[in-house]
Amino acid sequence: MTDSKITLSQELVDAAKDAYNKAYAPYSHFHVGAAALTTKGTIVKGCNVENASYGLTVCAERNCISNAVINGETQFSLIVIYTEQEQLTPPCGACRQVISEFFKGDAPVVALNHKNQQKVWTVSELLPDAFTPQQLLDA
Ligand SMILES: O=c1ccn([C@H]2C[C@H](O)[C@@H](CO)O2)c(=O)[nH]1
Repeated sequence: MTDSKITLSQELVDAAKDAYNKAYAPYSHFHVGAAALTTKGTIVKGCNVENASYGLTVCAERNCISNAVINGETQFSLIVIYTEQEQLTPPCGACRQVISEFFKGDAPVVALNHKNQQKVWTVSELLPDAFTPQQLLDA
């Protein structure tokens, strides 16, 4: 984690907040919105979607990425994870793995809250020595 903050465009912050407001979280009541910037400069978003069978819940970050992939976007330069919690929300382990698939190791992952507080990590800080498509090349 670095102490330096990232200047986020209003459009990106608004997308993350909009996603947050769409979260389907009737079980945990923990709403999460994610917005990612593609390397082409477009913005994609996703919210967490829970399920009565709890284990099928999908996090905001993975829904954001899947939403982009279906629209032909697979390269990203930054992701914002927005919550309205005092404690900033880092991505869970599963999301770190999925983020590693599509983001470069030095891409910033920004946790943001309603007080405009931020925590910033790089993808490789969150998941060092990630299993990547590179490993499959020797198969
Ligand atoms: O980084 C995270 C962590 C948790 N959640 C969701 C999953 C679940 O719906 C709720 C509580 O874990 O928050 C996310 O969307 N992203």
